[in-house]
Amino acid sequence: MLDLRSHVARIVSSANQLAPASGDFQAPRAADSMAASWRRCMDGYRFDPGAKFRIEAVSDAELKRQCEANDELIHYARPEIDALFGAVSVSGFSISLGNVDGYIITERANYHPDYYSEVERPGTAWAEPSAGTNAIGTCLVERRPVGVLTNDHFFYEFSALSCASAPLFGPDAELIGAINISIRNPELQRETLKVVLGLSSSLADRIGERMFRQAFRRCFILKFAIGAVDHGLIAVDGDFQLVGLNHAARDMLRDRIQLARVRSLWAVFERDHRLADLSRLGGTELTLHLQKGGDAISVSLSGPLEAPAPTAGAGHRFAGAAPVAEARPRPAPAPAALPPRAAPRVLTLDDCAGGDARMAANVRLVRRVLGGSLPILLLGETGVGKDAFARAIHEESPRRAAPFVAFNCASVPDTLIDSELFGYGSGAFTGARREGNAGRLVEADGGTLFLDEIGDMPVSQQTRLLHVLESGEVTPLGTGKPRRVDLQVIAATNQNLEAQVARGQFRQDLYYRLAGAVIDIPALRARSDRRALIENVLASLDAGRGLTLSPEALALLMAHDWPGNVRELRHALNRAVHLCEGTVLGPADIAIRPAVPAAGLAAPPVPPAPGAVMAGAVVPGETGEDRTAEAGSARHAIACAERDAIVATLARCGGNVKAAAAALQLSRATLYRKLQRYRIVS
Ligand SMILES: Nc1ncnc2c1ncn2[C@@H]1O[C@H](COP(=O)(O)OP(=O)(O)OP(=O)(O)O)[C@@H](O)[C@H]1O
Repeated sequence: MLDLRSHVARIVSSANQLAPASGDFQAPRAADSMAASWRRCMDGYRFDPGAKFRIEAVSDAELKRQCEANDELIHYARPEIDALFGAVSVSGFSISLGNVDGYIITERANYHPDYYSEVERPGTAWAEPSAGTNAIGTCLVERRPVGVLTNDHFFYEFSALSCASAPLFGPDAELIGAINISIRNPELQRETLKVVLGLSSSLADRIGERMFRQAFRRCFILKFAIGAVDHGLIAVDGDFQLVGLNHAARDMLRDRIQLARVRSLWAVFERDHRLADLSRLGGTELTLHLQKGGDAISVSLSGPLEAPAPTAGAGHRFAGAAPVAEARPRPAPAPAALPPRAAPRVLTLDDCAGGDARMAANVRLVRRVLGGSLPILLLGETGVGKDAFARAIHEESPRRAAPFVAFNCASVPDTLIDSELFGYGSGAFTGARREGNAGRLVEADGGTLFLDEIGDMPVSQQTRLLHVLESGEVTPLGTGKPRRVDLQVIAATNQNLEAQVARGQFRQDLYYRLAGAVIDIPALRARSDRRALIENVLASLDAGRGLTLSPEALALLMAHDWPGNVRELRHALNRAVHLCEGTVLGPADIAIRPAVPAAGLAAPPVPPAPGAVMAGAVVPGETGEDRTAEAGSARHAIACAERDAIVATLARCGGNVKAAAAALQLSRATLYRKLQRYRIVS
């Protein structure tokens, strides 16, 4: 990496096409390819390479709008980015997606503090006229893959970064964005960047192909290699009439297309008489050698993903050719499954954020602290996705190769928390396993320990936990040997910890220790992206059936207040998906309980279950200091209704907590917690 003076001298001299003036610096060969961009920066955008520069970023609301506008691109890009990310992230690289205006709209990042640069976060503006020479912006201007190594960036501020971007072209060959693979590493070698540039180009090629195949899903697709990574794609109807060409195919065939306003594939390739009847192809793929100007070109031909429509191209038509002839009605080929818009089983932080501004801020905060060992405290009602968020944090953290160990403080009896969490040596106590038990803290060493329902941890164990967090050491019972542990601790609760501290139920020092970064996950009813979340959850459950919601069903779901949050939503939609016979879910398919009236709920008489249900169950607000404040409020009414439902269900299930939890669609842990809170069990 050059110092500022050499950086400026190199740019100015190369841009002016002057030979380097002194031996201070070496103008690498790649400087030539950057010189045009540097000249644009100085002459066109009036930038000074020595000036201080701060990257611009759009607001969360604007970023959300841009994501929505590029919804389709993100949808097709995301699985390809995810697939490559595992391979590049081990070397510290991150992958981002820029839109056609040069804004990063999503990323899959390696947040390791040594490699990640905040300046490349989603929302930042990388168009060349905004940020000078850089991979995304320059590749969008030059419409070709561009690698920008350290000081190739116009502004010195970016000279620790190395980035490789490839342009993305849509089904109609239009420029729609750029893929960027980048790293903060001042030592990166140009040869390495070249390899990364190849990866970036082939990623862009694959995303473009996905989009092209989807746009022309009712057509036959011919695919052939152009150069090392690019592929030409041609969509034809059943009569070999051209319907679409991707960017690479247009580039290769440009002369012919312009010369003749070609309509038929056989004006591009020599006619192959073996291909008389495409209808036989069905869903299979054929490899052919088609002749073009004396060369044999290896082409793979695949059938439509969907039954061809009477008119070709699912609404698309190749703009370079005369109108396409109506396709003959043909028997439907075997349907090829489209990738369902399924939510990944493990949600990413971006998935958790969705389009909600508060969640986006939460994710940004978490990303700032990832990689260190600052404890994270997740707050939020039951079912909002605390567990899912904790797993997503682990998956994006540099600790992801190490274990993610979840420990639910409410579901483990108090007497076992000690041995389960802190472990014990062999023969530590009567009934102990002979080989001892490492305990969850040790199991999580190097990784993440997720302490769910932390508000339910008994005070004696709180003291032990605090000691571990402060000393970084755990001493399993009966061993006397302290063992060092390196952990990212994430704690979660849906209780008011501050109130518990005030009541002496939770240690204040532990609370402050755990509350390193506090993430308040909003209730579903308070999320601004409720509609998108509902649709995503439905898509994740419908197994590719393409189910949609009728406007009435959507209105019902939007109006419900979801006390059980996303979990309740999943259950409601899952049930609807199983019951629905058609493809549109109506209000009748959706069984959600009507909202609880605001006040005046009388508890129905409940037969006590043998042994399990105690008389005198209470709701928050009925005991102690907060009775006056909450009595008569909507919250109080909901709590009464919830308590009554739990008591009734437990009674119906003969006191079996597992069965009652299933019937109430609650996790067992949550039910235990509620039993304690309402003092339903002794
Ligand atoms: N953003 C989301 N998109 C889709 N599904 C989600 C999202 N957030 C959570 N879920 C799903 O909702 C369900 C409940 O989430 P989770 O168990 O993480 O909630 P929780 O807050 O930990 O609940 P509890 O407090 O009861 O333990 C899970 O099935 C989870 O996969």
